[in-house]
Amino acid sequence: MEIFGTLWSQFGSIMASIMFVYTIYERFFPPSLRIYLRKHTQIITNLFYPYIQITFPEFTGEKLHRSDAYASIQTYLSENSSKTAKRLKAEVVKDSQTPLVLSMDDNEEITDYFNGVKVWWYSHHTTPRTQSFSFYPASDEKRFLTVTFHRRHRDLITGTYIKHVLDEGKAISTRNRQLKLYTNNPSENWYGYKRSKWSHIVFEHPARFETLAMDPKKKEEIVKDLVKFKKGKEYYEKIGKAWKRGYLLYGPPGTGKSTMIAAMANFMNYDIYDLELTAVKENTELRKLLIETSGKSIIVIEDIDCSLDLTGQRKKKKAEEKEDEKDPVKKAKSEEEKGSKVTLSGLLNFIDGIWSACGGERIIIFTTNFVDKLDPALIRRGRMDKHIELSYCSFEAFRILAKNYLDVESHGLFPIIERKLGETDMTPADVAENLMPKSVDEDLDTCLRNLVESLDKAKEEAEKMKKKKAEEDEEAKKKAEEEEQEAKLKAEKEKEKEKEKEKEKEVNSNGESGGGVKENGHLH
Ligand SMILES: Nc1ncnc2c1ncn2[C@@H]1O[C@H](COP(=O)(O)OP(=O)(O)OP(=O)(O)O)[C@@H](O)[C@H]1O
Ligand SMILES: [Mg+2]
Repeated sequence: MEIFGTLWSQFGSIMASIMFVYTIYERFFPPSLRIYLRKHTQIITNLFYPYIQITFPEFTGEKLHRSDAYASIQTYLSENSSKTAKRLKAEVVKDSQTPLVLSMDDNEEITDYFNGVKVWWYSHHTTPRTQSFSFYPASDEKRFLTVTFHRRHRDLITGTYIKHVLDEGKAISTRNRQLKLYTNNPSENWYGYKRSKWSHIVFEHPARFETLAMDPKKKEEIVKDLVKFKKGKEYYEKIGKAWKRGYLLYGPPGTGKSTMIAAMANFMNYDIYDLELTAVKENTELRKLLIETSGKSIIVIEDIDCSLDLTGQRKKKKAEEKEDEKDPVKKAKSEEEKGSKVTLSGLLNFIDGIWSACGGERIIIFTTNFVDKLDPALIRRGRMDKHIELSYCSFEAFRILAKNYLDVESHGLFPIIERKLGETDMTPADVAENLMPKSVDEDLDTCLRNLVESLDKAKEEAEKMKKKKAEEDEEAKKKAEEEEQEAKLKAEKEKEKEKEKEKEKEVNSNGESGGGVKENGHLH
């Protein structure tokens, strides 16, 4: 006990001396002298300090872009740190293969070994000096990961180890990757505590290319195109093109456009950024959103024809605007539309401007029900590299749906269904709905018969509609002819009237001149 007491009092006096020296140093040495001293003591320390440090910041380029290297190292360390670090940060990830993800906490150090060489990783952050007190983390807090190693291993660490860490980190995140579905936040929420341009949820959609009902040849072509894109890093570099590809998916509602996007994301193992253009106020916001998307992602703009003033839809006539004023829902909608000033050129820049090349490995998809309404500039090849039409259900597509829904590859009713599908337009969504058993009693035969009935009904409906349309057209034609006839008669009558007026004028003027003579005659 006595020894402890002595040690404690010695420790106390050492600390007091350090404090004393420090106070003298701070108070009596001018800043310029302090900088000079620090510089020279650092040189001396460096002479004897045999370690090298490399620091990786979380954000690069003035906080524009989250560093991929930082993310990869963090993933790599997360795998190792849970075994060695004493303080860990835990994140519960729902429905993941590893629901509890552990990573090293701030100001924590862990060691790692590579080819028998020891390195130390340290995670730290800097907080800006602010006067104000806040419960929330400062928005410009900067995080770093630093690796320290002996200078004799410099070549090994900088040449091989760092690359190993980055590759391994990438591989781990690909293995554990949970696809995410992002949507853009309104710009009012971009700053402050919840500063984030995108919100996300875990993307879990069961759609796969195998279950997608469409022409098998077309499907194979799309899959090949995607594979070529995925493996195309060197190719794109060689031809000097940004590593991205645009797809335009078009077709009637319920033909599988959104389903195909989900299948693509699952196939490519890419995140989806579902961009809601009406929530984007202007072109600069669009650019900021683009910068915050990561590589290996699909950026989707659904129903592009309704999202923007690209088809002239936004240019509402005055009368229409007045009409909107009365309806509060319409009024709010039109106010919202007025709020967004994203232009066609802004969108074109978004797709293939200089900024779009940052990051790489991105797919951009537009969907529309009305391809003819779109501005040709927007969908020209090179911008939307591949135009994919999703159409009404063919027999081949039906076979896939039958396999998915009923696990059947052939049946006596198939030839009838084939014939009827050839005669009637029915979307895969409607076919699928018919194939789904409505109750536990419905067996395969009933489901297929339901479809046959629906096809018959759809055909009847289509014929009725056709007849109705023909009648309407006929009526419209008749009306137009009658109107034309009426207009002609009116024009002729007007002409007659004009002629009569002319005549009257002539008679009057003749009468007037005759009267003058008479008058003159009478006068003379
Ligand atoms: N080609 C298809 N293959 C498999 N299922 C399909 C297909 N097309 C539609 N479906 C089914 O119909 C539903 C609706 O399809 P989806 O949402 O993909 O249509 P869409 O073309 O995006 O329609 P919209 O133009 O209205 O957005 C899906 O949930 C899916 O079950
Ligand atoms: Mg859709």
